[in-house]
Amino acid sequence: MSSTTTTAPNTSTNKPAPERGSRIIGGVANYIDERTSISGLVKEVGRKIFPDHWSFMLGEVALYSFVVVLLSGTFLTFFFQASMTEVVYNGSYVPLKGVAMSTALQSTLDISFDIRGGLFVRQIHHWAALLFVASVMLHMARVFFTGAFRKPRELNWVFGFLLWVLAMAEGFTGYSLPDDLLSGNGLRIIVGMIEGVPVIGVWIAYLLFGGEFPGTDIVGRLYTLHILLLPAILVAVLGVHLVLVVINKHTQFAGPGKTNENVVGVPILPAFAAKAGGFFFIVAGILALIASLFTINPIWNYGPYDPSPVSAGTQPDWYIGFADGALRLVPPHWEVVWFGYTVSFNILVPIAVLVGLIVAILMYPFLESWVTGDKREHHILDRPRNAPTRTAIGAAGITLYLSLMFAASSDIIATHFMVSIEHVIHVIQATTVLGPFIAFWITKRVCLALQKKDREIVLHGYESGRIVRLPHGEYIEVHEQLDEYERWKLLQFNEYKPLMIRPNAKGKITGLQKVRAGVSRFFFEDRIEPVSKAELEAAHAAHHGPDLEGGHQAPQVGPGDH
Ligand code: HEM
Ligand code: HEM
Repeated sequence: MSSTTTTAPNTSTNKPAPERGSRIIGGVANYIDERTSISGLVKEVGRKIFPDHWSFMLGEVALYSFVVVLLSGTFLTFFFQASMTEVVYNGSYVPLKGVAMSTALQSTLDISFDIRGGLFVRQIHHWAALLFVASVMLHMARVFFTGAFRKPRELNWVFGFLLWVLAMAEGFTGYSLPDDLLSGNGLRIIVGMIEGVPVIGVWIAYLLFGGEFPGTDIVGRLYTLHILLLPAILVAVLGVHLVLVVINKHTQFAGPGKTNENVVGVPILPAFAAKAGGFFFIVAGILALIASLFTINPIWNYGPYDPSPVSAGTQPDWYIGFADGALRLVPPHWEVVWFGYTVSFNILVPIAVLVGLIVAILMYPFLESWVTGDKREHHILDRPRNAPTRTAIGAAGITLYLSLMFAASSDIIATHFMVSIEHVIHVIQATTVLGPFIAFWITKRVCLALQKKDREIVLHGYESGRIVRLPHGEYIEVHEQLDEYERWKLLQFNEYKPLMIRPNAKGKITGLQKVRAGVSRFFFEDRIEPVSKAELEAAHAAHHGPDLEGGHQAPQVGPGDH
């Protein structure tokens, strides 16, 4: 920095004097540095290396769409009025003129029709929110399927998990703000779920709504949550999340020169930062394009909230679908009356399934490290096929999630395909219960098959489809050998075996140990052994007839030579 700030012309060298612009920038930088010593931090963070893989972009998309949500949300706060005081609409949307509604809905209609650029920003905010949650979940899936959550990143998985829950809470509270028919119905469902909790449910609902649903307090309360409390927590947790990405360093896929001890990629300053800056504008630009072309949440079509009507074909935002769907799948008659109290299993069972799914996501890294007994640090990512049971569990989880999500669209599926809603529900009930098991089984078999294929390729090369006749008359197919990069990729993976149970100090085997060994067998009994050095040498010797490809090297054993 200081080199650019030299003001006296240096006559002893031939270096040209710095341009006026760079002198000013350098001067400002020096001024700030002398007062904050920030250059040390910039140097330290700027030297961090960011490896290159398309899947690492998903976290970035989450970050950039969040920035767009923050900026557009701030604009909306200038005009939105979080009040449920009743007014008569008199804005420029003619069909609603003279209709009684809350100030919240009126101000949202004003944003849409009377404030310059208002509808555009509202739509950017909503589309960016949808992209934000989608990219968060895809990012979470990439972290899961590549095993990036293993030591030392389990803690960052937990912070990430909090971000996911906060993102959904932000989405739900935002969706409920305009106080239109759709948002009111969403709240009605939540109230129903809360009231379904035995003993305390009704009290909690009263506390949240300040009395009987809907009351006049809820929009104001949700507003405080939506623009103050939740974003503040989200930004704080996100800060910790990103600091941990820097502290733990980024993971990378296996390749020559990439080890558990280094990171290969571009430094954050200047290369990655420039790329990331450009990428932010691409994300923002695409969101602006979508927002200007496609309507989202046309509240003027729904009208004000009224507890009696529910319009057909309405949908929650996609990420709330799994909760709505879970409620729709349970038979309505699952209700009993005990000691004069109604216990609604038709609400408690879906709540239990949702809580179970969410807690399983939170706990997975800890469960897996308990099962493997692996206490090492992992900075090299797994290819999903090389962790078949984990990948299969992920596929089962996604199948369950998607089944629940599609259940939230059961009425739309029924009307579009002209089938009865009961049939749609029965089919989705079946995919919800059986689908995860089927997905687990198929995924595991596919992973093991792919591992077998990799093994074949490592040992015998690719089938080239070229048949050659040897001088003594024999026909053989030429196998093309792998290059070093591919071989490295295919050979590099961890090998786990089921844990052995050993008696503890008192010579006993505890029940917990038995469970652990059982789960470990479930994970690792069925596995493909990695290629050993002996096998590679044997394969090479067996294949070494005449050298048809002009001097192929014997296969080298890569880092996965266990
Ligand atoms: C507001 C939401 C989130 C944002 C903005 C965000 C952002 C990021 C970014 C930019 C990275 C580095 C680049 C990359 O690997 O993609 C990262 C890494 C990471 N994130 Fe997130 N994340 C979010 C949510 C989550 C969630 C929901 C999880 C998991 C439950 C998670 C777990 C992780 C982990 C474990 C890493 C380290 C990955 C590695 O080193 O390979 N994050 N995050
Ligand atoms: C991850 C964060 C956020 C998400 C997922 C989110 C999502 C949403 C959604 C879905 C709506 C309904 C939009 C519509 O009417 O169609 C909304 C409304 C709103 N949001 Fe956010 N939001 C987030 C953060 C923020 C922040 C940080 C602010 C303020 C600084 C904000 C301010 C508002 C306002 C004022 C409204 C009401 C206006 C309206 O409905 O058009 N939001 N938000």
